[in-house]
Amino acid sequence: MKVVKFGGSSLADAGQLKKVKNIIDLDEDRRVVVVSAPGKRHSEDEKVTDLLIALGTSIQMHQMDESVYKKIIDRFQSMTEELDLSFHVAEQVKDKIDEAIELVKDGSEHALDALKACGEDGSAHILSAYLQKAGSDASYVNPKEAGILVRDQPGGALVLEESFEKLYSLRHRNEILVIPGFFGYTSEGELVTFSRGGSDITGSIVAAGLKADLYENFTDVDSVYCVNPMFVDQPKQLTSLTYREMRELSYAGFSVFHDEALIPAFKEKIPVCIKNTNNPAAPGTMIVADLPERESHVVGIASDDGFLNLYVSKYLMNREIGFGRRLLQILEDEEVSFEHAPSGIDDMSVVIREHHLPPEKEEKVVRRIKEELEVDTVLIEREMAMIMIVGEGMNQTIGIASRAAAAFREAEVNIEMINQGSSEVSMMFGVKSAGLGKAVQSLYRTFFE
Ligand SMILES: Nc1ncnc2c1ncn2[C@@H]1O[C@H](COP(=O)(O)OP(=O)(O)O)[C@@H](O)[C@H]1O
Ligand SMILES: N[C@@H](CC(=O)OP(=O)(O)O)C(=O)O
Repeated sequence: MKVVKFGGSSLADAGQLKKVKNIIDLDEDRRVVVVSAPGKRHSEDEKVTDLLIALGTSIQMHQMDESVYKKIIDRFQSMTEELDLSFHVAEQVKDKIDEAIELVKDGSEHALDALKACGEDGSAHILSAYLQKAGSDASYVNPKEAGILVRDQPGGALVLEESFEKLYSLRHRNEILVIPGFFGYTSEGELVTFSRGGSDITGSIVAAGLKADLYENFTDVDSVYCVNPMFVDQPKQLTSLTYREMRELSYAGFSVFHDEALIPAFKEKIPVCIKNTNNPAAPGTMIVADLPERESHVVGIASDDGFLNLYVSKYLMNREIGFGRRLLQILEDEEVSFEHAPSGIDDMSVVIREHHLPPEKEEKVVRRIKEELEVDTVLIEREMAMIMIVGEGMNQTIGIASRAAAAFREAEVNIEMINQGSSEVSMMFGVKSAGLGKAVQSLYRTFFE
C-alpha cells in the first residue's frame, strides 16, 4: 500500500485536481491520499493558507477583510464549478470557513489554527467528491477520525505516539481515503496545525501509522535538486538520498520537503519518493535508510538567510565552568531558540533565526548577558546566511573543507563561521546574506560541475 501526498501546487486549480485523479487511478496501491491547501497557480498568485492567515489576522484586529474572504470562497467555488460538482460541496467548504471565522471573532485560543486548517479541509472535501463523481469508492477522513493526535502547540503541533496505532486500523478500509494534511487534534479535541509546510508531516505520520510500503510526495519539480533551483539554472537531479541527508538539507533550506516529515517515515523505514504531479513518469528522488558508497561525497548544498550571530567574548571564558549553560539559559528564559553554537577559547557565537530575536527582545537579552555574565563584548550581527554542504561519508573525506574554502575565495565571499563535527553528514558555513547567491553558485561549480 502507498500513501500519497499532494502539495499545494498540485491542488492549485481544477486542472491540477484532474492530474491528481489520474495519478491515483494509475496505481491501485495508492489508497491513502493526503492533501494540502490550494497553492499558487502562477508566481504572482497567493496560497490559500496565506489568505486564511491574512483573513484571521484582520478579524483579530476587528476589521475583517471582506476582499480576502471573497478570494478564498471564490477559489474553492471555481474549482467545484469547473469539476462539475454538486453545489453542496462548495457550501460545505464555505460553512466550515464561516464556523472558524466565528471562533476567531470569539477570540478562542485555537481559532486561528481552525481557520488555517480550512484550506486543507476544503481540498480534501473537493477531491473526495470529485473521485466519487468519477465512480471511485472514496471517502473524506478527518484527522480526528483517522486518529492524528498531537501536542497542544498552536502552529507547531507535534505528533503523539498513540496516533500510530490508531492510524493502523485504517488499513481495514478498502476505499480510497482522502485526509486533509497540516493538522491534528489534541486529546481534548482541539484542532492544532503543524508548522508551515506541515502537510508533508501528515503524509509521513499516516505512512508510518499504516506501515505503508512507500510514501509518495507529489510536488512541482521532477526531483530534489542538489541545490535550490533559485540559485542555479537546471541543477543536477538527485536520484537517491538517505534520510539523514534529506533531513539536514531540508532543515537548511531545501523547502521541497519539510524537515520534520522525515522522522516518522524513518522510524518505520518507509522509503519516501518525491515526484512531480506535472510529470508523473519522471522517476523522482528516493529517500531511503542506507545507500551504497558514492563517488562524490557531497550530495547537496542547502542555504537559507535571515539569521543573526550573537557573539560573546570574555577573557578566560575557557576557565569559567557553566558559562555556555548560563548563556543558553538566558536565551531559554527569553524563549529564544538557537540553531548552532560554535565556540572558541575566549568567545562563543550563537546563531539564531532573526525572527526569534526581534529588536524588542534583543535589548533585554543583551542587557542580561552583560549584567549576569560580565562579558567583555557582546555583539549582534544581523543579515547572516547559512550554507550547509551535506553528504554521507563527507566528514571522513580529506579535502572537502579546503575545496569549499577555495569556492568561497573564488566567489570573494568571506566565511564568517564554520561548524563541522556534531553532524556526521554536514558542514556549515556562515556568510553575510549579500554574498549568499555568489557563494552557493561557486560551491555548485566546485562540487558538481
Ligand atoms: N533543492 C531543491 N530541489 C527541488 N526543489 C527545491 C529545492 N529547494 C527548494 N525547492 C523548491 O521547492 C518547491 C516545491 O516545494 P513546495 O513549494 O512546498 O511544493 P508543494 O506545493 O508541492 O508543497 C520547488 O518548486 C522549488 O522551488
Ligand atoms: N498549506 C500549508 C501546509 C502545506 O504543507 O502546504 P504546501 O504543501 O503547499 O507546502 C502551508 O502553506 O503551510
